[in-house]
Amino acid sequence: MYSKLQYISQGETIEKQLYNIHQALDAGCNWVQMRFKNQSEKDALTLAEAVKPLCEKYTANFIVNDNLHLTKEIDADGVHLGLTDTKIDEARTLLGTSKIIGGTANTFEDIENHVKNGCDYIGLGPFRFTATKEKLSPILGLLGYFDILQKLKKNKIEIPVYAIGGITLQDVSSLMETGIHGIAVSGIITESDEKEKLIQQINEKLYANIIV
Ligand SMILES: Cc1ncc(COP(=O)(O)OP(=O)(O)O)c(N)n1
Ligand SMILES: Cc1ncsc1CCOP(=O)(O)O
Ligand SMILES: [Mg+2]
Repeated sequence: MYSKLQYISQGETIEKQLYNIHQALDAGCNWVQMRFKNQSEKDALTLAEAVKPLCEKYTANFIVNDNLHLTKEIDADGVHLGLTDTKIDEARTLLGTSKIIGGTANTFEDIENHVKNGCDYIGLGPFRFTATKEKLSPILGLLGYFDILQKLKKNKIEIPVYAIGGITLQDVSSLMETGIHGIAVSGIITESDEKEKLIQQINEKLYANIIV
């Protein structure tokens, strides 16, 4: 089963990205999505080639945002694709069944389609406004998550759903009560001065109802 916390990387340069990813791994993250927008293919490849062994060292999952061909080229653990990115079924054909494919959703219907097309997990959002991403889909809020997760249950659709968008530590418990599997975050981890403590607190809330 996938970890309940995914760190989505930030940074305008290769160096800043690597620094942020390294810090997140050091602080206890074991799932990284490399999100390096509007960069040359060369720079994206350079970063990915550095992030891959780093994630291996920390036994963390490493997935790539948007770029299916880079995912294949560097043999990453998977890819995250948005509603206007490469289609999930196309990605599955190229990557095969062993790789993780995540898909963005804003509605129940988006999730239904992703499941039909062979998606492994869903990034459902945005939860609230965030400056991390431009051109946000409609904000879901807590009620939006309740509604969509109820519909999934009623229709017996089972897939790990991650909430995303402007999530803070204080949101985690109430979001988990909606039935989501976990959360995907950027800003709170990148900007924290006490990353290890924060990640521990987030994980306590994410895993509060798990009996080991
Ligand atoms: C886990 C997760 N969920 C949603 C997204 C957003 O993907 P997308 O809509 O393609 O937007 P960009 O991140 O590509 O700007 C995500 N990246 N991760
Ligand atoms: C990539 C993405 N997709 C929807 S919101 C978002 C950004 C999440 O970042 P943050 O946790 O800083 O709001
Ligand atoms: Mg995308």
